[in-house]
Amino acid sequence: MVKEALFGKTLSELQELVVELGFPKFTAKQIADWLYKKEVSSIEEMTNLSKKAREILAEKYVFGLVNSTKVQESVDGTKKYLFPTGNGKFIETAMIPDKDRKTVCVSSQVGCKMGCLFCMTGKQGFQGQLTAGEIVNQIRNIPEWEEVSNIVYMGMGEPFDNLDEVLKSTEIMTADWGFAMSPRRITVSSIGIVPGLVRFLNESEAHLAISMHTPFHEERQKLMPVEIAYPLDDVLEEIRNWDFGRQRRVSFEYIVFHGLNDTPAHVKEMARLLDGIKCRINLIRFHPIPDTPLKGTDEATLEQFKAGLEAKGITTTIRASRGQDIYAACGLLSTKALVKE
Ligand SMILES: C[S@@+](CC[C@H](N)C(=O)[O-])C[C@H]1O[C@@H](n2cnc3c(N)ncnc32)[C@H](O)[C@@H]1O
Ligand code: SF4
Repeated sequence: MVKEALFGKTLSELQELVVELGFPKFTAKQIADWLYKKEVSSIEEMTNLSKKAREILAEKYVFGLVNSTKVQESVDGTKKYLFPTGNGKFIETAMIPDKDRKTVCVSSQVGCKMGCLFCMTGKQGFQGQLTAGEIVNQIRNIPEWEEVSNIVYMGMGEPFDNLDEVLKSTEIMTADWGFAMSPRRITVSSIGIVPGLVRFLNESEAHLAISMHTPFHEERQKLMPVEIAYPLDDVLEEIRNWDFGRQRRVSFEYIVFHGLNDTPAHVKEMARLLDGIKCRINLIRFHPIPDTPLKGTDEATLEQFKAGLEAKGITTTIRASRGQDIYAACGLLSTKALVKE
């Protein structure tokens, strides 16, 4: 019998579990403490539980941390970790150090169904969902874990296509009984699956990043098939109607492709679409992938594009490309390449 992991369970799931096992209710909180607040990795080490209770627990469950099987380090200090998953596949996680910050870029799925033309994970296709435990493990089980300052869901997969587990993972990171991190240190990036977006806005307090890449419907359909089912207009309507308050941020990711989406017409249309939405735009340099005619824009056009958006009053940044030499940059994560290697 394959034993179930405790790591990745929320407090309410642990409360159900202890009732089933006939333990006192307060045991759930004790187990949560061992899972999320202490540096232990086995049920045996949960020493404020009776020996008998630990034995009963260990009959059906394991602690559930999973070690990475490979690490690569970039010349710029970015690291890429490879973790095996429960369904016999692998996922990748990037750790990006920057001055006093350490940002972890987590995967939310193995591969991805969404088929965006420019993305390596998209090319790999969908290979399975991750559990909340497998998502949180990517933070808790790297050597830098205690110094992690920010978490971005920008690794493999589309978070809103695995929303139950993603929401559980953010609950574990932010709850008092969990890592007790501020939700303002977490950003979930999505291409904008509208029903998932609505649920995410209601059920999480984390920042939102939407991958836009072009403001034009026909052009976006060609780059991102999701535009057919969930057009950007509908995504923006939901965002416009949501009160983000002062603390919660929405940003838009925009890969700038040469001769495709880097013109003044794009700037103008973006300004029109984003009118009334308090947001920022992150311009991303395209990280080339095999077998694609797409090319990144040149640096001068990138700067002009940024200046054009700023002239329209939109706060715009150009994201630094990190970890490209080890394929740890945005959109380059793919275990297929790694296994081949
Ligand atoms: C890999 S996705 C994961 C999160 C989510 N599925 C999304 O698309 O927003 C994270 C970010 O990487 C970007 N990205 C994908 N492929 C890229 C590439 N080849 N070069 C640069 N950025 C890329 C995506 O557009 C997105 O903004
Ligand atoms: S960009 Fe995001 S949604 Fe599109 S294929 Fe890649 S991971 Fe999936």
